Amino acid sequence: MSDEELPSGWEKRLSRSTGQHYYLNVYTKESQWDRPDKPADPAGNGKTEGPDEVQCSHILVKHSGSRRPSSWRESTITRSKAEALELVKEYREQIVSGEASFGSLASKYSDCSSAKRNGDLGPFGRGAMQKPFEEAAFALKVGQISQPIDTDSGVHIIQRTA
Ligand SMILES: O=C(CCc1ccccc1)N[C@H](Cc1nc2ccccc2[nH]1)C(=O)O
Repeated sequence: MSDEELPSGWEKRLSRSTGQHYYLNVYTKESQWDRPDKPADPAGNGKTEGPDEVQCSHILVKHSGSRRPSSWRESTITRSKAEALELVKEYREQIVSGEASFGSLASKYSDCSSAKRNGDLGPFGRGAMQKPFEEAAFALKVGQISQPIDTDSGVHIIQRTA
């Protein structure tokens, strides 16, 4: 079945930040990455737990295998994935111990343009970010900091702020 024949109640959307397509249930406004194979449930039976949106800040350390191994900090990023993980763990330790704030380390060391906003990504719903990032972000309570998360962009730690 081609995408033009999507089951009723679904719309195909394009995620601005990942460039990937996702699917929106037009009744419940819930989104999913996988192409639906049955009509959307209009009942919105509340099966999905948690908030519709979260707000997060993150620190991203890119590596040579990142989708775009370049950032405002370094035009060509050559560190290994293992080195990126070590850096992210060190930043997390400094934040959890109170030695440094999340925003100050994000502004200095994050390889994402959000570094200019102390790592703040603003509010986002499901379907906006790469799946591993989304799952980690929506599993956090407000104030919590994730363990290191791998995406195609690099290695992140995430703090949910709202
Ligand atoms: O995609 C962006 C911009 C993200 C952003 C959203 C909202 C406000 C400010 C920035 N930057 C990428 C790095 C990157 N990859 C990510 C994957 C998930 C979340 C944030 C990410 N940041 C890059 O710079 O390569």
